[in-house]
Amino acid sequence: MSRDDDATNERDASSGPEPSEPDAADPDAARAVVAARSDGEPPDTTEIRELAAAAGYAVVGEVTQRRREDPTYDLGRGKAEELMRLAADAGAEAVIYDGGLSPGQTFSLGDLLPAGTAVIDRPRLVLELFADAADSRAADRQLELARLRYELPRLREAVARDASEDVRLQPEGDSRVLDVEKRIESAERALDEIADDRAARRAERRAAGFDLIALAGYTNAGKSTLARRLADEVDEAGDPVDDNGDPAADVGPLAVADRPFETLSTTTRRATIGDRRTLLTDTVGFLDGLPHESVRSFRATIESVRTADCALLVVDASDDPADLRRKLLASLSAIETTEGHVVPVLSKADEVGSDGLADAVEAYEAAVDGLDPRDAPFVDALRSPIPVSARDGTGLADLADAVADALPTATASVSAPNGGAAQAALSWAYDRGVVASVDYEGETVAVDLAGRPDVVAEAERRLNGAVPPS
Ligand SMILES: Nc1nc2c(ncn2[C@@H]2O[C@H](COP(=O)(O)OP(=O)(O)OP(=O)(O)O)[C@@H](O)[C@H]2O)c(=O)[nH]1
Ligand SMILES: [Mg+2]
Repeated sequence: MSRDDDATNERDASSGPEPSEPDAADPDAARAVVAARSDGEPPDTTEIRELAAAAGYAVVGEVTQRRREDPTYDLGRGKAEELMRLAADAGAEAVIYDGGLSPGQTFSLGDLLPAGTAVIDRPRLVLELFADAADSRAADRQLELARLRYELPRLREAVARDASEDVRLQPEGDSRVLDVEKRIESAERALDEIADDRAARRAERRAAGFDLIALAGYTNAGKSTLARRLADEVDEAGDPVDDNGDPAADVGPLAVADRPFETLSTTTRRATIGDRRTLLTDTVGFLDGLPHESVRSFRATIESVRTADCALLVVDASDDPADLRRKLLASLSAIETTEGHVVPVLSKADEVGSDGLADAVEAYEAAVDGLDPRDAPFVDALRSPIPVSARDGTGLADLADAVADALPTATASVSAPNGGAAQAALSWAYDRGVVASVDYEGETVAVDLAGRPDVVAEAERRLNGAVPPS
């Protein structure tokens, strides 16, 4: 009665007892078998295979199952044994599990598999993917924190297992746990300081008249391609500034590729949108099935989206409705909340044609209709996505209009006695991009101001304070 297939409503979606051809051509790539289980629809392994390939694995087989979760292996026992045989036959170095495994499940599967076969669940695969690429100080710290948080419960599990076999190992295990806890605290402190620096820099950038815009969305949605399009063309991919808003000469062009996690850290470019000077931040894509605390560890991304004056939520129009919905929900649950406006964007419009686009809009609206406002407080802002193609430029003017409308704006008209003081105030306002028009009428200068409310208010104060020339 322990056969998985016997349980009601539980059956194999498909399985691959025969090793399939590797996905990747690289003969040196580590061989991996993919395993996936799902409660409802048959598991779709497309995404986990793409992630595995991006992390450098050659997928040589897969085992999938439709079944409720088994506490020991996640898969049912029979299926887990099939996985063991497949991994052995295929000479797999790793089993890549499409989902999050508990520490206990990870160890139980590891015990079942041939010695030396690594058990890599989805969150760990993503951490591996990021590990090679963490470059900036903040990204390093974020990654370290994410890895430590991932490791801690597994270390606790290992210590508990060792201690149950040999109680003498316990003190050493406890001190390893303590060490990881301390490193987590110190990484958190360091990240808090970096976040404080970023918050201070954001305030400075805003005071300098810049609106802050962030691109957000699922991985591979087309964010970087859109960022390239929107960025000021100082060079090929805009004029890069680092996370703190400083010039970042060492940042290359925005990378674009048809694979997950091409962008692995946030980068910011200057972009003129309508008549607004903005700083546009391209972010790391979100991914379904990452535990929340690990996603939150990629703080710079979440933070730039939440604190932006306007966040562009990029949704791939070329995805089928189920994927579109799944990825939208994953993105929203990572973002949780925003301080500024959200402008939804349906990307890759050129790829789907007009019928396909209508279908994508329908699928998108249906997904938004199904949202619980408690889960996405900005649900109303998600209506009416703007279709764009960063490839052929379609929709970019509409997008610019929508962004300009969404940005906080104040206007004011001021007359000041013309002279050195008024010119100094005017030049201050020009530097911050809030001068809409200037008229010289005899001895006075009449200025229309428009732009960021705080900057407009300060420009108004300076012009009003301009004393007449003596
Ligand atoms: N046809 C078409 N393809 C696009 C468009 N925009 C992006 N793509 C393609 O989609 C793939 C992903 O694009 P990216 O810009 O790298 O996507 P991303 O969201 O930055 O991805 P990550 O950085 O991996 O999260 C690339 O192959 C792009 O060429 C578009 O407007 N039309
Ligand atoms: Mg990108």
